[in-house]
Amino acid sequence: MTIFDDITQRGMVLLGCGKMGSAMLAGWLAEGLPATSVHVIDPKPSDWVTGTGVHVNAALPDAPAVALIAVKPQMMGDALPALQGMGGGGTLFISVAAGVTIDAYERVLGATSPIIRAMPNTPAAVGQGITALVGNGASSAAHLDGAEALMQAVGRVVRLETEDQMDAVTGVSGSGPAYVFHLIECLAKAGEAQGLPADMAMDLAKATVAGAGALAMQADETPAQLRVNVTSPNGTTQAGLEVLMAELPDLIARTVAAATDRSKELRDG
Ligand SMILES: NC(=O)C1=CN([C@@H]2O[C@H](COP(=O)(O)OP(=O)(O)OC[C@H]3O[C@@H](n4cnc5c(N)ncnc54)[C@H](OP(=O)(O)O)[C@@H]3O)[C@@H](O)[C@H]2O)C=CC1
Ligand SMILES: O=C(O)[C@@H]1CCC=N1
Repeated sequence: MTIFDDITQRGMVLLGCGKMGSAMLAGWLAEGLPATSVHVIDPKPSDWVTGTGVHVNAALPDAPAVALIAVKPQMMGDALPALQGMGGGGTLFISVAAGVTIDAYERVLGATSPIIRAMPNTPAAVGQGITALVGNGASSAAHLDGAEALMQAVGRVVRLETEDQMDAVTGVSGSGPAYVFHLIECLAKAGEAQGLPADMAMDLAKATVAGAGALAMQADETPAQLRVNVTSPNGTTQAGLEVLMAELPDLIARTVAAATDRSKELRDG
């Protein structure tokens, strides 16, 4: 039985359905997960969530196949007790919260419950996410396979060797879409400054980032070689890169370090 069959039969509880919960839900519904198998708990569900046909703040199944935790780390203490007592029926707990450790979940849900930490990202909404996974001692290979299948429905999945790696993953791919969106904003603004109409500059910026991303994923060449392929000797790209490469490596290193450090600070509240 696949995890989707199991969810269709026994249900999934989604604790917190804001930006990340909705991104994943959108991806799963697009993949054919029946809305009626999903039970959302959220104090202020969006119109989009209520419009999907999922159960919202209604009675929960006793033993759902999956309970997925997508509240902010700061709300975890208030939110998590809603799932206490679900562990007996073989429910797989998956949390996407930054910083909150497996140990903290075990204290509330029990160390014999299978608990998997996942760090997805919002491109999951269009099936282009990437998620890192790591499980607790009670998570079997089948639990990890189930979590992987669930997250693969909304993108790619990598498995971590140790939970410690989760902070760096959060700094790179969890937060990473925001860095890329800011790059798009900056590229568009720069195009405007060079005389392009705002709409056209934004179209060019978005298509360039999307196209470069797709090429980086599909090409046999490394991103470094793809960069060289754009750069004619003494041409326009070289002139631009001379400015960018003087600043960007250090800036990105500091950006990822700050996000990783913040993930470490969020540990256990
Ligand atoms: N956004 C992202 O790109 C990513 C986020 N994450 C993680 O996902 C989690 C959620 O983040 P994000 O979706 O951005 O945050 P949001 O604030 O958008 O979503 C959290 C949702 O949980 C709701 N909530 C608050 N208290 C409770 C409660 N007691 N019970 C149930 N629901 C509650 C919030 O309602 P209200 O707004 O009314 O408080 C909100 O709708 C975080 O832990 C974050 O670290 C992980 C990867 C990427
Ligand atoms: O900003 C945050 O804390 C969350 C975790 C990764 C992306 N968003």
